[in-house]
Amino acid sequence: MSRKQLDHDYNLRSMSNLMGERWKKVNDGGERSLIKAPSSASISSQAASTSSTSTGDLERAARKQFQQDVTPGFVYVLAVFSALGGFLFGYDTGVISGAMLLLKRELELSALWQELLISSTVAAAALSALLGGFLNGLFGRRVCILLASFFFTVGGIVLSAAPGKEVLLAGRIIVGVGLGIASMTVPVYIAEASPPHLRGQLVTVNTLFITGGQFTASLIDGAFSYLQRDGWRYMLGLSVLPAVLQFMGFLFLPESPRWLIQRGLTQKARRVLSQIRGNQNIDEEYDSIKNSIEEEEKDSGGDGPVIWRMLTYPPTRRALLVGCGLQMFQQLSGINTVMYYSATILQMSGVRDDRLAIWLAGLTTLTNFLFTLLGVWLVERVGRRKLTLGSIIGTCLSLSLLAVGFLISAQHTPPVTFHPLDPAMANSTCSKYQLCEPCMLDPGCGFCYSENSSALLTSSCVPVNKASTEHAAWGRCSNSTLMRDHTYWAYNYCPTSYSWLVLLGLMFYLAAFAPGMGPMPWTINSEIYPLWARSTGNACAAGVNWTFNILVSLTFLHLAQYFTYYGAFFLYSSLALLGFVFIYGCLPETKARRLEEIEALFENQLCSCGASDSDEGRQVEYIRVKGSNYHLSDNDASDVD
Ligand SMILES: O[C@H]1[C@H](O)[C@@H](O)[C@H](O)[C@@H](O)[C@H]1O
Repeated sequence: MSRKQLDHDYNLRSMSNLMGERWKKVNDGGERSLIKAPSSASISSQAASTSSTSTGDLERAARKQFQQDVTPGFVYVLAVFSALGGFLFGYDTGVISGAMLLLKRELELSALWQELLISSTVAAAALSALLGGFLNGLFGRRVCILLASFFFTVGGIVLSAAPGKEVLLAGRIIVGVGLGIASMTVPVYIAEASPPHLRGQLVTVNTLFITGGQFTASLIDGAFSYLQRDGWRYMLGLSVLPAVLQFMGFLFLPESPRWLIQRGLTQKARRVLSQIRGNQNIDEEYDSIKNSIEEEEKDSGGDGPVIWRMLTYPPTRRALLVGCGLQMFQQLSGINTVMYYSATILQMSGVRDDRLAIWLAGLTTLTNFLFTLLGVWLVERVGRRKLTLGSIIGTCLSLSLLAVGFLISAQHTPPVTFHPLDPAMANSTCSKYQLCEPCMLDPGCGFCYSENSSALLTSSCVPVNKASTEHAAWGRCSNSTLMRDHTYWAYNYCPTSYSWLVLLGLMFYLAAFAPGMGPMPWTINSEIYPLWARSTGNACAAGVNWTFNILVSLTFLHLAQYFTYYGAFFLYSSLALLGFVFIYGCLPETKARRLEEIEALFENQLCSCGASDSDEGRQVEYIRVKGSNYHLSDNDASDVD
């Protein structure tokens, strides 16, 4: 017998040794399941009495073998092709800011049209995410992903060929429809195909791709900003490439086995399970899915639309509340405002060149991406709950730091020293401001100043050019030639020497938000609902995400106008604190549990989840024995002997 086979076929003696060790806490992501939690005293005494080097080695070898067996490369291929949906999500939402700089000049877009082109995609995504729940249940995950990549492709082509703003709007809406469907389907599909010990990591890869898409978009924006004519066509049209790749891939990738079993397509489901589990025995997983579907049908009770059944059945009602709450707090933490205004924040720090600001804004998206990568690494190590809690507390603190930075900058805001006469003699409100801060908070005005080394010379508050916010309506800041000789136009910001504080806040914010609050709402939503409620639950949660996304972005400027920048960021910080309380009280740990087991976590009163804090001490080892999986638990040792 070869060494490999020897490793593979564990004998019963080593099995019982392993069982002796099964309460010991292991951190390497071995598969765990639900067993009643033992007391901490019993954990330590059992662990101490049974641990030995040889069993430890065996256990490690067993786990290594097990993990090799359960994760054939195919699952990774499947996850990467699905996550292209995440890439397109990030790319299409990120690319528009750079494209808009060129578009507004070339097509002479009014502020209303700019707003329409940006928000129409998010609004369409909110609606189609809700519709996606219905489509998912009816046609399956695979068809929905195909449909989403089809919309992305058509949308990309329409955008790149658009003759005018009306067609552009149609293209942005088509892309939005794809976005909504992809955003709710992809995490579900990956979660349903992954083995439990890798599920969190693979679903989180989807958010990694979102942030990767945002980063790529900023690079493409930077590169094509040099192409003043038609540069936007390339920016918007390049998304067709990953969309076509995903479409082609999904012509060959399988449907989710869980959806197939639910639909009664059992033979097909078995085939897919064998395909994605490699040489592992699939009987146990198949039976567990099938049994849980039968159980669910009994439990969820009654007929009627799924959403009604979800709301009237306490465990799914609680799960829905947690899922939607997480998505709401993700957006209320202001991620998209921070990302969108990162260029402005950089300008505050003294970056005057527009192009340099665009490239440096790319650094923000890169930081977001890198810290999401940290999240992928952490999710199976520290678990969802701790990661989300740590992340939101950091987010809350960094938002306060940002607010303090804005507050100190506002307290040291430069005065208006020069009041030029309006050549049109029109009565502008801008002339009444005595300081830069109120002037820049008024969307109709900007701050025009000259600088000598670091001292401000003449500074004035003048109306902004209605066609382009890059210049003043009149005077020395009204065109680029006049603005030579150290004259600058600051729209939306004031020159300050405290900008480093704001920059520090921005970096700290991304480092805290990206590993947890960025990906976890998506990951957790993909696993907290029973199968019958999964697509509807994810549809609602994704709908909430998009709705709050649009709400936060549309209200930011008004918030800033009424409460100032620091007021707005203090508000976000308080909302993040509220989010912490919500997550602390209501989010149970779902790490490494089978999807079929998670429903039980929501059987208790909502907001008592924090009490049992995570799955520590509750664990079952899955060990491969002669080609089969045995599920060891306190009372099923007889199965092994
Ligand atoms: O999870 C994602 C991610 O964190 C993105 O950076 C953000 O733009 C999205 O709105 C969010 O849903």
